Amino acid sequence: MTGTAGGARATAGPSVGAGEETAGGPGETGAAEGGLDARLVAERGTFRLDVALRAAPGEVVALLGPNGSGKTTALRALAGLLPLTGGHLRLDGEDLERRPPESRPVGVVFQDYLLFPHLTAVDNVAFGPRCRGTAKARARAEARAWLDRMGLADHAGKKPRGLSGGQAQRVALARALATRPRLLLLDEPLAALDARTRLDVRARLRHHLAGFEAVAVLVTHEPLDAMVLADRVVVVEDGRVVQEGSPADVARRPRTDYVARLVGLNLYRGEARGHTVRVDGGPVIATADDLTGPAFVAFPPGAVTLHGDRPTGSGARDARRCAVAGLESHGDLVRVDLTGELPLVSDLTTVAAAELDLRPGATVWAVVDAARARAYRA
Ligand SMILES: Nc1ncnc2c1ncn2[C@@H]1O[C@H](COP(=O)(O)OP(=O)(O)OP(=O)(O)O)[C@@H](O)[C@H]1O
Repeated sequence: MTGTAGGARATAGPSVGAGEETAGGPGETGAAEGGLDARLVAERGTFRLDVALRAAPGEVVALLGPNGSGKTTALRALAGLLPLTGGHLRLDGEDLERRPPESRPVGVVFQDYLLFPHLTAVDNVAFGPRCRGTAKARARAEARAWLDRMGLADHAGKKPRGLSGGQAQRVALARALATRPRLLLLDEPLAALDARTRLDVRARLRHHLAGFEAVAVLVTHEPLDAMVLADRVVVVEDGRVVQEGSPADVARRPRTDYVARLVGLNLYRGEARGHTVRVDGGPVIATADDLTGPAFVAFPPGAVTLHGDRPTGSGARDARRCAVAGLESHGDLVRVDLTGELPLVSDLTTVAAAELDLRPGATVWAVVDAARARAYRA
């Protein structure tokens, strides 16, 4: 889907989390004490979540996973809306479980924002500080300042029904930040928006998160959101962490089929020997890397070329006979699912797909470009 990696997050940008009282905790040097240190064990019916999560102040962590993998359960446990049945939940060295959920320094932006429909934007944002005892005039002044920072000064007097999806999302973010949380939780922050609005809101959200000095955890099943918004991606499947790392690392070196499919890579596990990996089950793939021992090998669908007849010459040795299992358009390309000794996914131009007369069941010869096949330790 994407190999785009967010990479290192810029530290510049407005300091939206801090005022006279610093919202961010002790900073990077205090990472051992500061930030989030959690092991979330929780049950929901027969489902069991067991996820360890650590984040330094200023870090944005994305929980990425398929439907039903436990992301929302983890978020609810972090927010105190679901009790832990095991593990621990510490923030800046404090055991959060000792506090009732409503007095925890945690701000939540819910998927559908949950703005109060009868209150104006400014009163929605002032709500948190008011609940914590700030006088009305001061709470409203603070709320206006937050809306200002979000570029919403002109919309302060509007009620939610008069706001666009992107504006409502920023009001919800301002409302969460106005309580000066030390942990900010965002549940599928872009899910309620249409595709065009998403692009713009994603960029703005990235900017606001870059200026936030405490820990932010966002939940998404959309890899692009995770890649763009987060410093670190934690992939959850079936209630467990299956992989974590920088967006670039997860995209380049997937460790499960789910992650490989998300980032659009062919992925196999096997035994490396020099510039080859013998895949569990038999076939050998030539790779760019010199490695020995248990390994993954991954390459993009664009590294697989297809031929109607068995190629001759240099490619002949590595050509594999496959059957077309399915075809789908993928932007300007056609993605071809292939079965055979080595199941493969290949991307071809529409013209090449037409010339090969690809249909389900057709036989083709596939060649993997060894220079683009990367091997790494399993
Ligand atoms: N109220 C509930 N009672 C019992 N089981 C539940 C409840 N809510 C969720 N579950 C189960 O818990 C598991 C995890 O659900 P959760 O909503 O955390 O997943 P998710 O990763 O957030 O999925 P999605 O992307 O679809 O929101 C699922 O198998 C679901 O069936």
